[in-house]
Amino acid sequence: MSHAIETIDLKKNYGSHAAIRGLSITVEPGTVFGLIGPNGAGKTTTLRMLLDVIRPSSGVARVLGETPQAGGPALRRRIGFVPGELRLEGRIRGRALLRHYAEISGQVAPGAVDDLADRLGVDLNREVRKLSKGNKQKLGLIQAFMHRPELLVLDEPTSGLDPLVQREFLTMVREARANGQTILLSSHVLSEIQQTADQVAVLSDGLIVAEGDVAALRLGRIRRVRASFTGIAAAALRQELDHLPTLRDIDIDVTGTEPVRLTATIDGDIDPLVKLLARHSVLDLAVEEPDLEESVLQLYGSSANGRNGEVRHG
Ligand SMILES: Nc1ncnc2c1ncn2[C@@H]1O[C@H](COP(=O)(O)OP(=O)(O)OP(=O)(O)O)[C@@H](O)[C@H]1O
Repeated sequence: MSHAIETIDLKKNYGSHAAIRGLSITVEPGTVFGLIGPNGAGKTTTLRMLLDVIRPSSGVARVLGETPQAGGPALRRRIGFVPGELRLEGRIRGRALLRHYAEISGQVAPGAVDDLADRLGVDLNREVRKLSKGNKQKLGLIQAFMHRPELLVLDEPTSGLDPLVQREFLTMVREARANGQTILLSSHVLSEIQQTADQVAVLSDGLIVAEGDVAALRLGRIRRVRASFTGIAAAALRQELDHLPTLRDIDIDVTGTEPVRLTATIDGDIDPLVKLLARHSVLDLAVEEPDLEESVLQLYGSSANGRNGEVRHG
């Protein structure tokens, strides 16, 4: 088997709407591949085609060497899947639900389910319908990971999870890769992809607008900064900041009272700003990633545009 996943010019139309407009990707065995894109870009549609939940309108998909249509249940057992919209049987305890999944997915090592439940922090003795959204999502993760499948296909897997559990999940992804498993991870959270993925494809309006390793895509270079200062007048600060070529959308609160508040966008190297800030009395500082849609539009604006000149929203 050469590639874990390969798609060639894959297309999917919903009626007259072209949701995927020619997708060609390859995912190598033992790697983490991140599929990112704004709402409605086509991530879920892509993953569903790979699992044969829906059929492509045209093009080819091969998953673990087989087409999803021909692979059937035997191929499905080699894959752990977390769907974007998880629907679980409710009138059953978590443990029984997972036992039922194990009958379908095949052998689960003794203790594997309890180990995963401990790590993610979910009570398997509660009825599924009584669990919170995040705790249901944990059951979704357990059923995908528990049989150590060759391939994990995870659609927005951390949705509803609190930050500590998200961190544990990222550790699980890294362990799976170390274990030789392949992971296809869809997300609209850039940091999640940055922390785990070897390769990334940016999907926008049904097309890949950028592909490569995380660093090469430069998505992380756009950040929002918020800071407040004492001991400097707004006008003086403005003058200093105007000299920084990496800073734009500069907004300084000029009410004349302290503290002076700044918001701006950094596009590129953060170091010159940090050096400048260090010369003043900084009361507060936050550096955040903008939402993915903004990053994609700013960096790949022209090619990210849809046929109507807009990026579609889901
Ligand atoms: N069953 C359907 N019928 C018609 N259109 C659909 C259907 N499912 C998805 N679409 C459309 O296809 C496009 C891609 O949707 P998809 O759910 O794959 O995007 P996504 O990238 O997963 O978005 P999100 O991040 O919001 O989950 C959107 O324009 C969506 O409205």
